[in-house]
Amino acid sequence: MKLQITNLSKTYPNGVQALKNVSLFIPNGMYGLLGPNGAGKSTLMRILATLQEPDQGEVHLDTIDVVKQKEEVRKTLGYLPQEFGVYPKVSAENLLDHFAILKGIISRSARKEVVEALLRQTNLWDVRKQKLGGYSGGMRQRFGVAVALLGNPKLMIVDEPTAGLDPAERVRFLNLLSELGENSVVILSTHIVEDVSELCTRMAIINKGEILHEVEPLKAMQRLKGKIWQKIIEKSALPQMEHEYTIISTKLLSGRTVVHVYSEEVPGDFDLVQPDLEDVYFSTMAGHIGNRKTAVA
Ligand SMILES: Nc1ncnc2c1ncn2[C@@H]1O[C@H](COP(=O)(O)OP(=O)(O)OP(=O)(O)O)[C@@H](O)[C@H]1O
Repeated sequence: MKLQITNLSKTYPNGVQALKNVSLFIPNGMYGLLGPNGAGKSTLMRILATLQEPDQGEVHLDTIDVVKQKEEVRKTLGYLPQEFGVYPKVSAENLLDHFAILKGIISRSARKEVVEALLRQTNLWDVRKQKLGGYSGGMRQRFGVAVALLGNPKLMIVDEPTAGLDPAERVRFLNLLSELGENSVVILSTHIVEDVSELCTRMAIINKGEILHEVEPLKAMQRLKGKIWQKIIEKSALPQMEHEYTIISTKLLSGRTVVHVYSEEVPGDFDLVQPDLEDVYFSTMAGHIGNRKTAVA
């Protein structure tokens, strides 16, 4: 299974160009699509999920033309959208059973088996009789995965799944996703760098509708070695620092500010640090690395 996206573009009627000539090759496994709010992730996900038409470009899932053969794609698609409604007064077990009928699993015994397996896989078996209205955010997301997994999808699309989850729920949810990637294409769209670094062997960084960088996280971090420098400063010193250096990111740590700078040479009184995926992301966004390399530090 593989997904080939070629020169995909989409402009909304209000003139916003959400995707600009996007091309990506996505093999089996967990693929991360990382970008800030408004980057075009959901637009791309909706096109892949056959819910929206591109203006231009092609998408192929193996031999299936995703734009033209929507019914074919839907047979093999699992989609967990950013937001989805549930019937609050229905139990997880009953609603999943209902969706299984819609997915074409007519036989009652086959359905019983599938519903039980999915509820166990998503760790909802013990709470299957509870009404969905009483589920926590994490439980709802896991229920969304159970629905998306009906019919053994070969293409699974998960759009910003961990936003709003508490840390324990997030870990549980990411563990669940990590089990899915082996025999299908799983695309995880997110603005949270850790989601990608924990799960994905390949990823793309997108901003303003353009793919800025396609990378394997481990290799990209290696390539940045020797170029990311850190200094811990008082917050009040930040404006001066911004004036003197190309800062790629700032973070607060116990009330002080941790500054990261991209530089191929020693930038002064800084400590060299081991680059992480956040450094890859911010160096790409700042134009130091990637397809749209614009700045040289
Ligand atoms: N239906 C629409 N009509 C007009 N503009 C839209 C529509 N949907 C999205 N946009 C705009 O297209 C751009 C890309 O939006 P999109 O939702 O794809 O980004 P995103 O990366 O998923 O961001 P977010 O995480 O905020 O959802 C944004 O500027 C957004 O305002």
